[in-house]
Amino acid sequence: MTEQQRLQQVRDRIDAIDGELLRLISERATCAQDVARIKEQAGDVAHYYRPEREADILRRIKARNPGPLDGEEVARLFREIMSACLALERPLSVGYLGPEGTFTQAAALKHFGHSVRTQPFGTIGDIFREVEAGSCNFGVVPVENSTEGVVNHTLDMFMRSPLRIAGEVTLRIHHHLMSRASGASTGIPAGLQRVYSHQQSLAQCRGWLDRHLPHAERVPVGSNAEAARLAAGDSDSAAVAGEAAAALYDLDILAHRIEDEPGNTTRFLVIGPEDAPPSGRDKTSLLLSCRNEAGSLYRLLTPFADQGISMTRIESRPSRQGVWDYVFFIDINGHRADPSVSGALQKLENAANLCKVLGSYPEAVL
Ligand SMILES: O=C(O)C(=O)C[C@]1(C(=O)O)C=C[C@@H](O)C=C1
Repeated sequence: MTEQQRLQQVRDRIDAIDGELLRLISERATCAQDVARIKEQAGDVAHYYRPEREADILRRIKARNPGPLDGEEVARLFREIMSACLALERPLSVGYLGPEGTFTQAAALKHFGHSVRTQPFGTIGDIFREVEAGSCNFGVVPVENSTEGVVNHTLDMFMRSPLRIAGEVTLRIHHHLMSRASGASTGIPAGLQRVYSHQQSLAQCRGWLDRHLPHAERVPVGSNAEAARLAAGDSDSAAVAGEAAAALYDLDILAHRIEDEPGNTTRFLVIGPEDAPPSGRDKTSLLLSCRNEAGSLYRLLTPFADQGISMTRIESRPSRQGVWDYVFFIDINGHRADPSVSGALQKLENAANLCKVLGSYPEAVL
């Protein structure tokens, strides 16, 4: 057999497999329509989106993956299939910190897949308000970065918002230096006067900028996408932003992955009217406050230690209600419906001034 004939043989096989995949995906989509009808008949129209079920499916796919494709890769494919199936049941709208091309949009699409409708908003406060008003089903907001720490505005919003946390997304953040497309070969032009970016991104690339662009002015703006938009209008300027922003504003990437920390990761939260039922591997976020007296934080944390619950994060913020009053944002492993977690929460009621469960939700799968 010639090389050409062998190639044709494998391609015929691929065509047959694609036909089979198409039939199976269509059959799956028909099942999703059946699920939607059952939910409608049960009057359960608020629950087309089931985060715990999605997490369970994606975990199973990763665990069963025979290769050669990587587990993350296969899960991403199934993420998109489920996203399309859900859109058949009911298209979801998801608010994010805009404009288009931000890392928050990338996080929203990573979590929900590309069949949701993403809606940009100007501030974190606007996202909370729009989801509270019901004009978006869910919102995605940044909460912490591995290099720069916590996003205080998001934590502060939880103090007064009735919204719950329904999920988390982690995103590896790669920053690139970009400027107006010149068509010329890459390299950093000597005459660059300004670098626009979000405050946090400038901080995450501080070392690189000190070394390579010590004389360029660093101009903090509202978002990385806004930085890219500004750089697109001015050939003396560059932006530090992600790949999506470069594509959106037709910018050339002059230097790739300029973040100082190679493991730079941002964690985002999915906010909505409800949290999620148990998925088997969950986290719970709490807002706690205690009296300002000796041993009160110790007493606050004792119920978790007693129940053998591990804490994955603790942040303190001024409560804004008294000069020395602080609130604590705490993440623990487990779901509020787990006996150990609900036992700890009951004990906390006595120890804490305030104990608000912000939500239980599946640990990020992708
Ligand atoms: O199982 C459900 O409740 C469905 O709606 C089906 C399905 C899926 O495609 O598997 C779709 C959307 C939900 O978020 C979870 C799962």
